[in-house]
Amino acid sequence: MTTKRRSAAWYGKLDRDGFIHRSWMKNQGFPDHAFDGRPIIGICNTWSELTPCNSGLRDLAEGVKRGVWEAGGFPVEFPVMSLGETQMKPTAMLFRNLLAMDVEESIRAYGIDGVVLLGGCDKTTPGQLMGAASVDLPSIVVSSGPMLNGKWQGKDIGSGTDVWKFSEAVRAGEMTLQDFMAAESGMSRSKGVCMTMGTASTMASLVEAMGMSLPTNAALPAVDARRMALAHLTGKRIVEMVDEDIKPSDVLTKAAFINAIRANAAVGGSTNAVMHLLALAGRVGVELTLDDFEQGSDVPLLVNCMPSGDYLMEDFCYAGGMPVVLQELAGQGLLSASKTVLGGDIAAYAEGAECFNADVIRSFDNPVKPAAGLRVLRGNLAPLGAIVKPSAATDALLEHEGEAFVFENIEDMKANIDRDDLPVTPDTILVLKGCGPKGYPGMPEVGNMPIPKKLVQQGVRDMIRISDARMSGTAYGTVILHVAPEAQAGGNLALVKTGDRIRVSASAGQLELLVDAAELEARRAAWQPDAPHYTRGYAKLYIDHVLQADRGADLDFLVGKDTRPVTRESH
Ligand SMILES: CC[C@@](C)(O)[C@@H](O)C(=O)O
Repeated sequence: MTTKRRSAAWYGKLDRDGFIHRSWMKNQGFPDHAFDGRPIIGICNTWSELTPCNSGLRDLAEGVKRGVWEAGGFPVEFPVMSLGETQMKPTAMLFRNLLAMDVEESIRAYGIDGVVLLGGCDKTTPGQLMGAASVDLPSIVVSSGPMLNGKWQGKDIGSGTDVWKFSEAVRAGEMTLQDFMAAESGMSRSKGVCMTMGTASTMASLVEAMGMSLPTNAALPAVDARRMALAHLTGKRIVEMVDEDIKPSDVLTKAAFINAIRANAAVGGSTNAVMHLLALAGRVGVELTLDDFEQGSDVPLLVNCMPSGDYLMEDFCYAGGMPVVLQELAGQGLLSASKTVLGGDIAAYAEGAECFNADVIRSFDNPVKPAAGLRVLRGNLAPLGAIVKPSAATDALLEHEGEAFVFENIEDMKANIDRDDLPVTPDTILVLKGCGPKGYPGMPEVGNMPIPKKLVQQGVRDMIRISDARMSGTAYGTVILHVAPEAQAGGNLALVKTGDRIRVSASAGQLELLVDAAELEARRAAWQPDAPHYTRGYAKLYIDHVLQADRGADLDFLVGKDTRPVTRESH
């Protein structure tokens, strides 16, 4: 038996401790040679029936196991907390850091040499990566993959994006409730994640752009047999990665993050990527700030997928997927050298890529939209920053000054948004407070609040909305998000009153509350935070320790990593 591997400190020992570790594992029928010093590969699975996006991961785990055995490793699958974005209240984001803790401590405590991360639904991908990065064992991702395109009444419909459209149509009286309900089953026709470029497919795309998965991982549909083959190949590869000692810290370099930021612009990716990339960078020790996201601002929108475009992930896959996008970026000198899980440079992911549908994946000469990357806004309303996604916004509203109409919290908004006498016009700026990391808590996807009913009925489909919340990656509109500091932390957002004027300029990166400093001071003196919504348990820990949006809302004590071996035995 070799004593070189990490797992040898569990399974390579000839004493009582080694007996205990091996013997109890043998109750599953593993033969002696499984413990002969071969790499032990953890398969960290977020499968759950309460996470519909990840319901195919049991099958994919079997694919990974085939590959691990074939390459001479020993695969062991283990569960971690699963986060079903569409099912959890108050928001899955409250639990991303808890999943990251679960992943980190599981990897550290068990005798494994490398890990395959099986995730898909929005928060599972970053939660797993954050946890794995804080232990820094060789790690690689296999994603769930998107659902097949939604189909209803002869048309393609997209996860999330068409939910927002249909629900506004119902409120406007343009769609019956019966049709609305009938669209449900047409939208979600197979296992997999949202088949729009929502957060799940965004994160899978960025994982590929950072070189943390094999090429083509992002777009292959969940039920495409080639995803099973990719899982098999990933199982083979992780065994080699252990021998080559390729760790997350080797792959997740500053250059990889910048590549991800540019790729996010090119795919029209989710605003949530900002939160997750910032938090992940904090784990690996890469200095990444909101300002770095400006490096994507001038990148055009190349992928014509909802919510910023017309097509869906199946179309993106058949058009060539992420390798084509990376090739386009490389052609413009926008793909910086960075090592991947394959050991070579990220440029290798783009080599030989062919575009099979030039309307779905555009070239730099013919983009869907120019300069589509996220814009960072700052000013007295967001000294630590806020963001807006121009590719999903209305151009005219990106430069706007208007009067605020304020909702003090989510209950206030839900109770009043449909009032016939709501004093708002299409020029009003809707402001929602109390939806940040500490305030809600967990920073839910409510920033794309509905357009007031009386305006929807007049045909209005977009207005400026400002909050400390996030929004779904499938959502669209001129929605200013992630205002930091949040209202509950005493940011100036807490001091905005209905009737105040606000200036927004995406081109100048500006978000100003046009109220003079003395008046703001007087309001601050009279301001009190709300009583916290939770006073015990994990939610209290979260509220007490969560960082603001500009730091990715990680918990303060989880930033960084601890790669020391665990030396003490359990018995
Ligand atoms: C409803 C849409 C979701 C669940 O995908 C969303 O979380 C997203 O950001 O994409």
